[in-house]
Amino acid sequence: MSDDQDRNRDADIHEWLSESLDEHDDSRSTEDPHDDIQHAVVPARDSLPERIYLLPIHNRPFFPAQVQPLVINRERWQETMQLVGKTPHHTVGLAFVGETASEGGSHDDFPEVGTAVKVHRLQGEDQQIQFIAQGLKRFRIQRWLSKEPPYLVEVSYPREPVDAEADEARAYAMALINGIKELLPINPLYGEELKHYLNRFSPHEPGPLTDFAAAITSAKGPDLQDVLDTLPVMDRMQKVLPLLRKEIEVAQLQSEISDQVNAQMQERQREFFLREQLKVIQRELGISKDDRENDVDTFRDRLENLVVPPKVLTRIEEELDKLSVLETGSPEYGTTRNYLDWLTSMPWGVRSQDQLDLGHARTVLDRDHDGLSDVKERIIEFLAEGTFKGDVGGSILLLVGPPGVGKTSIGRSIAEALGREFYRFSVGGMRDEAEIKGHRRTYIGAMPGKLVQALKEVEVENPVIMLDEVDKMGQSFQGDPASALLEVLDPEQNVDFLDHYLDVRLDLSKVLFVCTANTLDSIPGALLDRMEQIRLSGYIAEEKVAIAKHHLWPKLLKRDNIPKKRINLTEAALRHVVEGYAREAGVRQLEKQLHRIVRKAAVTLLENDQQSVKVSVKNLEDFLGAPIFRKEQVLKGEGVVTGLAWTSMGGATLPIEASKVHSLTRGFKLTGKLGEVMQESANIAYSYVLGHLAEFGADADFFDSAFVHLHVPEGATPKDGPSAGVTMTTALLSLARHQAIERPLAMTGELTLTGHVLPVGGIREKVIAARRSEIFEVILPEANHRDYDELPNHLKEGMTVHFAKRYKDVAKVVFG
Ligand SMILES: Nc1ncnc2c1ncn2[C@@H]1O[C@H](COP(=O)(O)OP(=O)(O)OP(=O)(O)O)[C@@H](O)[C@H]1O
Repeated sequence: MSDDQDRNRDADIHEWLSESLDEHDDSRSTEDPHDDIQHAVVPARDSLPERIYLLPIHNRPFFPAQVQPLVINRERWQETMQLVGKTPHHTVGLAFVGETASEGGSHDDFPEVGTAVKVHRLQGEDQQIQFIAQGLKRFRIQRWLSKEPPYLVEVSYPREPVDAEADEARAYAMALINGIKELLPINPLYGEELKHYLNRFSPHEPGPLTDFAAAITSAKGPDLQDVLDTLPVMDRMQKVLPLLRKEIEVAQLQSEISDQVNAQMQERQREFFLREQLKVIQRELGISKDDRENDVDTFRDRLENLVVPPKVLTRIEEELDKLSVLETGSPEYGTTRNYLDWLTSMPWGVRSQDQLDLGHARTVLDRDHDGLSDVKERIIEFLAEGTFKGDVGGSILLLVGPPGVGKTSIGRSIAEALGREFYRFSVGGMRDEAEIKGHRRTYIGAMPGKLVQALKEVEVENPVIMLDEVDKMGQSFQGDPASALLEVLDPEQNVDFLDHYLDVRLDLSKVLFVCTANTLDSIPGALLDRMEQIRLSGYIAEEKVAIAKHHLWPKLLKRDNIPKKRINLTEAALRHVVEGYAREAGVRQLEKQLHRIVRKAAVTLLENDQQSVKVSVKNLEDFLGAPIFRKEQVLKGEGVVTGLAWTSMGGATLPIEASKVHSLTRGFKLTGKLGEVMQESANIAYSYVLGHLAEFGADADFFDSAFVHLHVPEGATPKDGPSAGVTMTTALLSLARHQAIERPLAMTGELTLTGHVLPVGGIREKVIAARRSEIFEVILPEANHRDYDELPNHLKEGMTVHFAKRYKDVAKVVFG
C-alpha cells in the first residue's frame, strides 16, 4: 500500500471515530435510520443501559470480569459501532453465537445471556475494527427491537445470588484463587497481568472471581456459555472449579513438555556455543575449521556423478568419519585427506563411448602416418574385431620396433580413432614395484602407482594406456617384473587390480593397453603370450623422404612459426639428408637434422634480412656440415665381408674383417666385443673353413702358418647372436683365397659345423638395412624364403636375393 493510501485510510478512520465517539452529543441531527431507536437508548440506573446494540462473538463468551481487545469485521459492524459511539455510555452487548454461526448471524443464534461491555479506544484498520472491551455485567435479552443488524435489544441485568453458607462460598473462592495462583508460575501467558487482577478480587465477592477464573481457562465455548448462563454464584463456582483444575493439569503437562524442549534447546545452544569457541581458538591457532568443511564438501561433490562400488563407498565414508575427528593441522589429517583425495578422484563408473568406425580409424591413421601400411592394416583388423565384440578392452597390443619408427605416434592414433583418452608412461626406468602398484599408505610420502595416477588424469575408466619400453623393465626391477606387469595387463587379473596405496580394488579391464618395445628378447614369455604383436621394422630411404616431406618438415616449421615458403628445402637435398646424415631405422635422427636446418636457416633469414632461403644439395653442408655416412664407408678388401645384423636399434649392415697377422704360428684371435654365442659361431666358422679349404679353392695348408685375427667393428658396440656365422666363414675364406668381394653384397645366416645354413630373425629389418646401405644383393638362409616373400613389394623391388641351404651355396654366389 502506498503512503497516500495509508494517509487516506487514516483520515477515514479519524472521521469515523470522531463522528462516532467524540461528537455523539450532536448526533441527534444526523439522518441515521435508527435515530428513533437511539433516542430510546437511555442509561440504566447504575449507568447500565436498558437498550443496547448487540455484537455476536464467535470464539467464546465474554465474561463481565474480562478486559480484552476485540476485533470485528468493519464492513458488517461499522454502522453498529457508529451508533454505539453516539450513545452516551458507549456500551455494547456481546453475545456468544458459536463458531459455526455465520459472520452476520441471525438473531436466532443469539443466546439469552450475554455481557455488556464498555467500548474503549475504538480504531479502524483496513477490514477490521478494533476496540478494547471492558466487561460490565451480565444481561438477559428481554425483547428484540431490531432483529437485523444493527441488532438492538432491550435487556435486564439479573441478580447473581450467592445462595450458600458464607464459609462454603469462601472455601470455593479460596480454591479458585489457589487454582489461579497455581496457574500463574506454570503458564507465563497469564503472567504479571493476572497477578494484578487477582489482587482486585476478594473471596468475599466470589462472582467476578468465578467469572475471571472461567475466562482464563481454555474451556470450550459452550461450556463457558453454560458458566455465563449460571446466575447463582455457588453453582457457577462448582462448574468453574473443574474447568480450572483441568486447565492446571494441561498447563503442567505443557510446561513439562516445554521443559524438555527447553533442555534440548539449551543443549543445542551449548553445543553451538562450544563450536563457536572452538572456532575462535582454531582461528587463533591458525587452523580454520572451514578447511575441513571445504574438504568434506569437495569430496562429497566429486562422488555426485560417479558410480562408486559399495565397498569403496564404505571405505570413503569411514575415511570421512575419520577426517571429522582429526585435528586439521595434524599429519594424520593430511594423510587422510590425501587418501580421500585419491579415492574420490578415481573415475568410478565413468567411461567414454568407443567410436568403432573403421573409416574414421583409417582416416586418422593415414593422416598421421606415411607408409606403415601393414601396421595400419593390423590395427584396422584389431578394431574390426572389437566392432564385432562391441569392445576393444581386454586386449594388449605390443608395438615392437626400433626407436623413432612411430610406435608412440601409432598408439596415439589408436586412441584418437577410438575416441578414447590417451596416457603414456615408460616402465623402462622403473626400479621398484611401487611405481606400478603404489606404496602402502603407512610409508611417509606414500603415493599410488602409475596406473592410479593415469586414471586420475584421464578421468575415465577406459583410456588407452601406453606402457613404453616393456622390454627394458626387467633389468633393474625389484620384485618380479613379469608378475607385476601381468597383474596390470592380464584381463583375467586386472578386473580387480589392487594398488597398495588405494587399497581398494580397481577395474582396469576396460583399459586398452598398448605396450612398446624395441625387442622381444627380454619380455617374459608369460606376458608375450598374452600380447598381440605388431611389428614396425624401420624405414627405407624413400619412406623416410616421404615422412620428412609430409610430416616432419611441416611440423618443424609450424613449431617455430616459420611460413613454409621462407625455407625452401629441395627434394634432392632432403634425399641427401636421409642418405648422408640419418641412416638409422627410425626417423628421430632425421627429425633432428631437419631441425638443425630450420635453426640455421632462421639465423640466415634474420641476419641477412632475407625473404627466403633455399636449402639445396649444393649448400646442404653449410647447414649440416660434412655428411656422416659416405658410400665408400662400406669396407672392402681381402677378408672383408658385409653381414646383416638385427639389433634393438633396427637392422644394420655389419662389416666383418679377417686378417692374417703373421705366419709364425697357427692361431685365431677374436675382437669386437663379441658375445658368447657369436664367439662360438666364429670358432665354428674357423673350424669349418679349416676343414674345407681345398673344397672351396684355397690353399689346403693356408692356416698352418697363419695367425688369423677376426674383428667386428665398431669395436665398442656389443654384438651377439649366431646369424653372422655365414659372414664370418666367408671372411675367412676370402682371406684364404686372397680374393676380395668387389660388388656390394651382404649376407646373413647361422652356420652349423657340418655346413648347414640355419634360419635367422629380422629378415625384414636386415633387408631394409641393406637397402639403406645401397646394397641390393643379399644372401639369406633358404629357410627364411617365406619371410622374404611376405615383405611388401617396395622392399623387394630391385633386390637380388640368393637363398642358401648349405654353405657351398653361399660360396658359389660369392666366389663363383
Ligand atoms: N610413419 C610415420 N609417418 C609420419 N610420422 C612418423 C612416422 N613414423 C614416425 N613418425 C614421427 O617420428 C617421430 C618419432 O616417432 P615416435 O615417437 O612415435 O617413435 P617411437 O617408435 O615411439 O620411438 P621410441 O621407441 O624411441 O619411443 C614422431 O614425431 C612421429 O610422428
